[in-house]
Amino acid sequence: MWQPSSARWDIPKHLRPWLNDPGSLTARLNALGRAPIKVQVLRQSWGRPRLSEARTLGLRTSKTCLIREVVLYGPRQQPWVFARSLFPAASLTGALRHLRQLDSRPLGGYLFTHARLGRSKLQLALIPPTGIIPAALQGDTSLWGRRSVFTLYGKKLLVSETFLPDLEQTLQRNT
Ligand SMILES: C=C(O[C@@H]1C=C(C(=O)O)C=C[C@H]1O)C(=O)O
Repeated sequence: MWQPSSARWDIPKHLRPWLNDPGSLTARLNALGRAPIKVQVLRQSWGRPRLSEARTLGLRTSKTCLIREVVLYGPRQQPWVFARSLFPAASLTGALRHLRQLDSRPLGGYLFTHARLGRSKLQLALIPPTGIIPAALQGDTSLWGRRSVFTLYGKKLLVSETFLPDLEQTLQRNT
């Protein structure tokens, strides 16, 4: 499912700059909505990574991670992004320990304050309505997503972001 962004994709023109932008999605959404996005935490609990996630993080699937699933909302409470982040236990130590209590603060608001933040190449996917994303958010269409591994103080975390229908329609209107 996940392919390098250089793969021969037929990415819709209005999504291409967004899917491939290595900067903070939070910052870009704040600018789009001309207001700070709202973060609703759907889940922040320990669990096992999916096989693809474990491979991307270089972990065995038996290694539990803190799994954070959130929805980012636009200024009129439009659901714009479903994000799933995995924090290996070994990453939630030292300077990153406080990420255990991120709550409704946007992860990017913290990550992108660090000049030494590392980010892997973005992988893209067209995610079918198979339950990976709550059906109430996805509907019955496949949605474009992106993911990458951030590295900070030598600690890794995997962040995947799926663009929900309202965001896609908003971007299409703006193109
Ligand atoms: C990584 C970023 O943080 C955003 C906020 C997230 C959260 O609060 O869990 C998760 C993914 C991103 O959409 C970013 O802004 O680029």
